[in-house]
Amino acid sequence: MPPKGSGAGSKGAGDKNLKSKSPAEFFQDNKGIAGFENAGKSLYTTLREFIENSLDSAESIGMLPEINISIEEVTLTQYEELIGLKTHVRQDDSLYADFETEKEKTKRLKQEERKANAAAKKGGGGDGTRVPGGGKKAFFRITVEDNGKGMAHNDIPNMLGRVLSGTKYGVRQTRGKFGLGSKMALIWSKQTTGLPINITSAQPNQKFISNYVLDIDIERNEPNVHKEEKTDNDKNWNGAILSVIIEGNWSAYRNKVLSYLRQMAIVTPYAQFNFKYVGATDAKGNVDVVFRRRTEVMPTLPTTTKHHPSAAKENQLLIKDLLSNTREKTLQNFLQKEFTCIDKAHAGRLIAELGKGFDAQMPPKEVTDTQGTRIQQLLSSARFADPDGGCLSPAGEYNLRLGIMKELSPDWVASFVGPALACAGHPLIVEACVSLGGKDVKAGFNVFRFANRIPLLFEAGSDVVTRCVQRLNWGSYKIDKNNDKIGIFVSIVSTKIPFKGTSKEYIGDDNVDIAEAVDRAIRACAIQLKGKISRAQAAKEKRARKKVLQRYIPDVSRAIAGCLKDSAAFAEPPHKRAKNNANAGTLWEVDLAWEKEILDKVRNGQVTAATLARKLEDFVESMDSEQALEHSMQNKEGLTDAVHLMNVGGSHEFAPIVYHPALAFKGLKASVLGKHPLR
Ligand SMILES: Nc1ncnc2c1ncn2[C@@H]1O[C@H](COP(=O)(O)OP(=O)(O)OP(=O)(O)O)[C@@H](O)[C@H]1O
Repeated sequence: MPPKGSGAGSKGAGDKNLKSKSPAEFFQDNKGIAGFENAGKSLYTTLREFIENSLDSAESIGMLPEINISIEEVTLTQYEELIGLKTHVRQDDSLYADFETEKEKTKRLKQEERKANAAAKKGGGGDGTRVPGGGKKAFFRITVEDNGKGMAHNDIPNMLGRVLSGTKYGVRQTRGKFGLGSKMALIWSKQTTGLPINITSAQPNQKFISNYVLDIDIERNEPNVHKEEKTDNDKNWNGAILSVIIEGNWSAYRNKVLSYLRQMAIVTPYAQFNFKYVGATDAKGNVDVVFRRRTEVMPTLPTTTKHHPSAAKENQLLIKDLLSNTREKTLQNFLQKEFTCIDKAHAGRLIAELGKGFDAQMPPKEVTDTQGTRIQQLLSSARFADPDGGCLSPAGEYNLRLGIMKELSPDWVASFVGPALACAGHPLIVEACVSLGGKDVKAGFNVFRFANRIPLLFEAGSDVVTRCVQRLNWGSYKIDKNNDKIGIFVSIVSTKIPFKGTSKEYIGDDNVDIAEAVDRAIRACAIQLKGKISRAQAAKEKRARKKVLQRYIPDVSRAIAGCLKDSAAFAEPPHKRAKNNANAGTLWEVDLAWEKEILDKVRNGQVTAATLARKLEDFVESMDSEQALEHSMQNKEGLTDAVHLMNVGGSHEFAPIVYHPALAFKGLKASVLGKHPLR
C-alpha cells in the first residue's frame, strides 16, 4: 500500500490529492454501514457483536452457551479518572452547557420517553443522537463473558485489533462473517472515550489465561497492545471476556436491547443469557434479567461445505482461486471434489462440454487463465441440482413455533420449512411461521425476522420478509390484514446471508431467489391457516344454526303438544274425520298405526310438551350439517319438513297422519318412524 498522503507510485508530478486509506480508517469514516451511526445505536451494535461472537464460539465446540452480559453506566467523574484527568469540581454549574433546571429535566425525560415509545411502536429505535442530559455524554462499560472456545494467545491482537480479520470467512453458517464487528466496537470506543479493550481468554484445557489490553492503530490497521500477560488457569476455565467502555445512550435503546435479547433467547433456546444493566446513580432503572435455557438439546452444528457450482456466476475470480489452491491432481477430480452437486460422471460430461484443449486428466495447475474463464462460463450457465442443505443449522420448526407462542400466544399457528436452494452459490433455507390472534397483539402484521439465527430489528421496511408480507394477497387466504392479529416469523439460514451492509440489519428484496423462497414459505403457512379458518367458520355456522333451532323448540313443542292434545280429545281417530283422502296410498295403514300409538301416548301423559322439547333438543344436538344432509338424502326429503295448514274438512294432496282442526302433519315413511323426533 502506498504511504498515506503520498502520490502513490507516482513518477514526477502526480495528483497531490491521491491518498490511500487503511480498512480501519475506511470504517472509522463510514461507521454507519457497520451499525455505528450514533451513540445509542453503537451501544446496541457493540452488545450484539459481542453476544453473537460468544454464541458462535460456544457452539463451535458443542458447548451449551452461557452468556453473561452487563452494561454499567460510567459517570463522568469515573470516566475522567479512567483517562487520568484530574476531576474538576464545578464551582458554578449553571455556567455549563449541560446545566439543567429541575423543570427542564422533567420536561426532557418526558420527551425522551414519548420519543422512545413512538420509535418502539414504529419498529425503530429512535435515533439515539440526543444524549441524555441535554448534550451531556453518557458512558457505559459493556462486558460480555462466554464459555466458548476462547482464542489462541498469539492470535488475540490480530483477531480483535485488525479490521477485516477473523476465522469465519469459510463456506459455513456462522453469525459473524466480515471480521469486523468487535473491531468496530473498538474503533468506536477509541473515538468516543479513547479507552482500549480488555480481553480475557482461555481455550479448553489451556493451563493459562490470556489477558490483553489493546487498541487499534487506525492509520496502519494494526493492533496496539498496551498489556499482555498470562495468568494461571487454576479453575480450568475456558471462554472469553471482552470489556469495553464506549459512549452510548441507554434510554433510547433500552427497548431494542431487551427485544434483541428476548428474540435471541427464542431462537437460541439452548443458550442461557444473564443480563444486567446498572445505572451510575439511580438504581430505579436497573435491569437484572435471566433468559433461561429451555432445552439442553443443541441443533446439529453447521458444517463447512464446498461451493455450489453456481457460485461461479457471482464470482468471476472463484475458479481461478480454487484452481491455484486445490490439492487435486486432475481436472475431473477438481470439479468433483471442490464443488457440491457434481459427481465423477457429471464432471466428465462437463469436461467434454468444455471442448478442445480440455482433458479430464489435465492438472488444475496447468489450466490457463482463458481456460479458467471458459470453466467459469460453463459452470455459470449449466444446470445443477440444489444443495441438500445438510451443512446448515436452521432454527427448526419447533423453535419457531415455540417462539411465536411465547411472543404472541396466538390462537392458531402454521409453520413451513422450505427445501434448501442455492443462492449465489450458497445453500440457503427459509423457515416460516404465521400465527393468528393472541392477547396483547396489535392488529395487522407483527413481523419477526432472523438471519443465521440473529434477530434483525432494524430496516424492517426494506427487508425482503416485510416486502413479501406486504405483497401477499391475504384476503385470498381469508385473512384480514388490517383487523386480524397476524404474527409472522421468518428465519433464513445460509453459509452466506446477502445482507445489505456490514451491519447485518436486513436482506434486500432484490434477490429474486430469496424473495421467491420467502414468499413460498409464507404462502404455505397461509394455506394451512385458510384450511383452519374454513373449518372454524363451518363450526361457527353450525353453532349458530343450532342456536336458531334451539330458540324455536319451546314454541314448536308447545304448539305440537297442543295439536296432539286436541286430536287426542276426539274419541274418533283423526283420519276418520278427514274427508276426501284421495292420496292416502299404501302408507295409510302404517300411518294409522303411528297415529293410534302417538295419540294413546298423549292420552296417558307419555307425550307432553316437555317430552317433545326434550326430544327436539336431543335431535338438534346430535344433528350437524353433514348428518342433516345425509339424513335428508337417505330419506329423499328436503332439509325441512313442510307443515301444511288445511281447512277442517277440506281436501289436501298429502297423506296426513295427524289432523288438527287447523292443520295436518305430512305423512312419514315407516323407515323414518323410529328416528323421527316426535316418536
Ligand atoms: N468471544 C469470542 N470467543 C472466541 N473468539 C472470538 C470471540 N470474539 C471474537 N472472536 C474471534 O475474533 C474474530 C473477529 O471477530 P469480529 O467480531 O471482529 O468479526 P467476526 O465475528 O469474524 O465477523 P463479523 O464482523 O461479521 O461479526 C472472530 O472471527 C473470532 O475468531
